[in-house]
Amino acid sequence: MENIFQLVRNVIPPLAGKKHKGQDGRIGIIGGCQEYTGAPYFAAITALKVGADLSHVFCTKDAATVIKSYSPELIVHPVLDSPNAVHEVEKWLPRLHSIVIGPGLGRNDVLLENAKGIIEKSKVKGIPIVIDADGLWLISQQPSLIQGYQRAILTPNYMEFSRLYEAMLRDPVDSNDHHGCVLRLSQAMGNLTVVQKGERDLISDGEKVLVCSHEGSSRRCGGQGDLLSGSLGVLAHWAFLAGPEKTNGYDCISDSSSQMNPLSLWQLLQKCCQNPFLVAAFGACSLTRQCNNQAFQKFGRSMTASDMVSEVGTAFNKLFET
Ligand SMILES: NC(=O)C1=CN([C@@H]2O[C@H](COP(=O)(O)OP(=O)(O)OC[C@H]3O[C@@H](n4cnc5c(N)ncnc54)[C@H](OP(=O)(O)O)[C@@H]3O)[C@@H](O)[C@H]2O)[C@@H](O)CC1
Ligand SMILES: Nc1ncnc2c1ncn2[C@@H]1O[C@H](COP(=O)(O)OP(=O)(O)OP(=O)(O)O)[C@@H](O)[C@H]1O
Ligand SMILES: [Mg+2]
Repeated sequence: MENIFQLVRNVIPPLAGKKHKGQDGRIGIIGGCQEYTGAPYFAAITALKVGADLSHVFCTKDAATVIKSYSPELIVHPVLDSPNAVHEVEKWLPRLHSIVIGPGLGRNDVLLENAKGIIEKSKVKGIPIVIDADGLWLISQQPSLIQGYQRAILTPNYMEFSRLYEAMLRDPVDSNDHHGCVLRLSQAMGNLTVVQKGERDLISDGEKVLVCSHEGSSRRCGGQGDLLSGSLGVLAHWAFLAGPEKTNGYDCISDSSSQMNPLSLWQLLQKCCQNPFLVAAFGACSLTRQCNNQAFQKFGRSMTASDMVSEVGTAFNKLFET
């Protein structure tokens, strides 16, 4: 596990005086509706606290003021239920490094249709897409929407995994073979990265399975998955930059890691994981579990997702900057 932590550390861009605002990540969260305003907030604020420079939330009109009132740091666009929602989000896509689709999206048909349009536009632009929560509901209805798009990462919880698995494999999940199930689901989706959250998180690209069993706690309040998808939005972008075709990434990484040149980092990523998204997912899972662990030590049973958000900075430092 320590080797994978090292890989996560290596894709984190250095803090440097010459950088401009936005360079370390502009992340978009697609979600937030009348019922759910907490989920997109948790994802978006976590993205910022992990180290993104700007975090945008694209939500419905009635959710926007509520989400803005939680935090002045978020940029909130009340467009998701507008008649030209896809176009309104598309205008921003060239400025976004990754998007997270689904936290608090809800299951309203119009919103799901708009989410579908946003996924299609993002695919054309090659943007990394994390799909969580109701975004996964959409995918289990229409898997072809994301099947084979290797810049997508799915982050299902127990129920979301079962729904996706049954939709794709036409079989119930085999509770004696979690490894096999996550491998098969990833393969059926065209080898995109699948993060099966649970007591142990299983992360697969259809070839390998990484296990994250970093210590969390037994407190299971809502919103923890939203921290995970928000942090993964940033880490997926950073890991993607470490890819060989990204000169910018090479520059970033050669700055950050004096012992390891960019080529050897890429070779290490290939050798150990092949897919840098596996490294990103491992980073997001271990960070979420560390936040849970720290917050639980302070608050015990009263711990909530907001308490975990307050731990992101120290958890990140402990795991990745020591
Ligand atoms: N503050 C906010 O705004 C938050 C908003 N959120 C938003 O809510 C939306 C819906 O998301 P979701 O995760 O609640 O929906 P879904 O996948 O249908 O699961 C629901 C049911 O699955 C079951 N279940 C779950 N785990 C299980 C297990 N291990 N083993 C067995 N069963 C298990 C369990 O069923 P039950 O125990 O009730 O029978 C549970 O009730 C989505 O937009 C999301 O982002 C959340 O992010 C939280 C914070
Ligand atoms: N039994 C468990 N023990 C330890 N950690 C767990 C357990 N179940 C889930 N987790 C961790 O909690 C985080 C969120 O997973 P969870 O299954 O709660 O997501 P979720 O249902 O999508 O959450 P949300 O309420 O945000 O929608 C993950 O980092 C996962 O590793
Ligand atoms: Mg969830």
